[in-house]
Amino acid sequence: MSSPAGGPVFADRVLNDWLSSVGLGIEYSRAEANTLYYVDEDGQEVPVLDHVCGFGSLIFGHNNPDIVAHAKTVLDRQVPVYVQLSHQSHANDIAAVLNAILRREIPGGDGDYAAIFANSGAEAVEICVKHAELERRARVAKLTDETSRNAEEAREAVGAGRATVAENPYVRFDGASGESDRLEQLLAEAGRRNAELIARGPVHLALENAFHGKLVASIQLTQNPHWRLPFTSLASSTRFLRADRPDEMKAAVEELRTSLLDVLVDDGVVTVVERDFPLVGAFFVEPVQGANGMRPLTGAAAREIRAVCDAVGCPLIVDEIHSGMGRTGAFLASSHMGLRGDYYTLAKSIGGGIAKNAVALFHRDRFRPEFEVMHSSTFAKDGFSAAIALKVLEMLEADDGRAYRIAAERGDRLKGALTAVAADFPDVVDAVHGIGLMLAVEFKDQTGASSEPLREKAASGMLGYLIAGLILREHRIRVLPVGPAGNSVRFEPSIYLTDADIARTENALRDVCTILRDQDGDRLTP
Ligand SMILES: Cc1ncc(COP(=O)(O)O)c(C/N=C/c2cc(O)cc(-c3ccccn3)n2)c1O
Repeated sequence: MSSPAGGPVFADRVLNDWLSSVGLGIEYSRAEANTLYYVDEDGQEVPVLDHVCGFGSLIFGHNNPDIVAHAKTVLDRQVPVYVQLSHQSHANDIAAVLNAILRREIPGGDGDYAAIFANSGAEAVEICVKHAELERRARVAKLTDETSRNAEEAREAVGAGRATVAENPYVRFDGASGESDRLEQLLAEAGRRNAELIARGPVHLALENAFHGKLVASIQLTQNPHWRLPFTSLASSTRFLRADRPDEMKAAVEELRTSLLDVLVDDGVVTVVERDFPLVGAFFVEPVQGANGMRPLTGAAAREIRAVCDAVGCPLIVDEIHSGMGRTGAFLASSHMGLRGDYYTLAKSIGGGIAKNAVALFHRDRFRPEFEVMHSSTFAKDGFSAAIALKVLEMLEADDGRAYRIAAERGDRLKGALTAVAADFPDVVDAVHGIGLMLAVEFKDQTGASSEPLREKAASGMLGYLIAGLILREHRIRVLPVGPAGNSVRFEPSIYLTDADIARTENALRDVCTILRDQDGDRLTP
């Protein structure tokens, strides 16, 4: 692959060659609403219906005219964009709107959330990882203060002859020269074990096939082994739990249970008490699992996850980066399944399709105010993206939430069309998943296909990409795969999706299903 000028290639050489190999190697020249455009070899502008929309970042479409006009006004007004470490009231303006929405949408929502801004979704997740660790360390400090006080009381009691040291499973008192010596041996061993436990760092919980970003801490929460495994030594580990087996969650978390040793005097006898140690730092959850094929959480899973967090005492972090901002027909997808979070993350559409923005929200009962001056970023909370975010929130909330109703209605209409195709091709399509405009079609596994090209493509995990390539090439519609096996195709357009767009989409899907039913693997080859 070389650059158009034929010169050397310094960026995306591998990526661009691979995209071309699966039929997705197109450079788009213009974008508006749900349409991308490229210029073909005859110099003609070719429209493409976009169902990817920035992986769900464009609830109001590409270059929305109202948002672009607002951006121009903001820039013409010479808004201060980068004024870090000054009063930036737009941050609280956004947080105030978000809190009003959260009070409306969170079941039993009893409070306000503090906002910390970021430049990307993954960065918002990293902020939550850091803040959760502040919370956890405070719990550890409270525990170690208590154990230190108890140790001193034991020393005093034994020293004054008011207590003796009982036999215990942690230390063999061979050769001890008296009660004080026995106590010091016990305190030394308990201190060693406790120090080892405290130094381990937290374990985080997430759901299988989770996607929470690709930065150093957030990649540990993204289960995809290809993306995560090379980097597991860089940050805390994650215990991935099955969303479809909420009944197994308690037992799985119980396996992580561990104790701090507390040496204390009980009725004149020094004994060792095991105190629950807060090893679990947080539970990260997507209300609709994007990378798992747009699978919504069930109500049972939502209730169990909340119960696990309450039992363990860790924050429940609801990651609405993909599912939030109205995409599922409500501002928060978690409102559909009654999931209440301690933290929330938002990104993607809050940037209005032209800015980069993200926000992490922390319930006031958990928020550590010192975090405001501990975490910072040059570009976060900037004046331009904040102005865009306020415009996007205004558009979402306008006319009593008309945009949410449109997202729900368009999503139902699109899901109806996809489901109709699935019903006509039960041997090819497994299911249609998702809520609102966060949908996916899951194709049956083709690794046992009679067609060798199909079998090979499916075995390589490329089936979804090759289906996307065919739909683009022959139907001028842009989709991309999703799901752990890559055999699902995502549909996450803007609310401006028309009935004609839906009809085109249904027709393209029927064409793909016919190819798969006829095992015509060669047609998928670009
Ligand atoms: C729930 C959730 N939490 C954090 C993030 C990270 O946000 P940023 O991308 O803004 O850092 C995302 C953003 N999602 C990106 C995404 C989601 C997905 O399902 C697939 C791919 C992807 C990207 C490249 C190649 C293949 N797949 N990317 C998300 O969906």
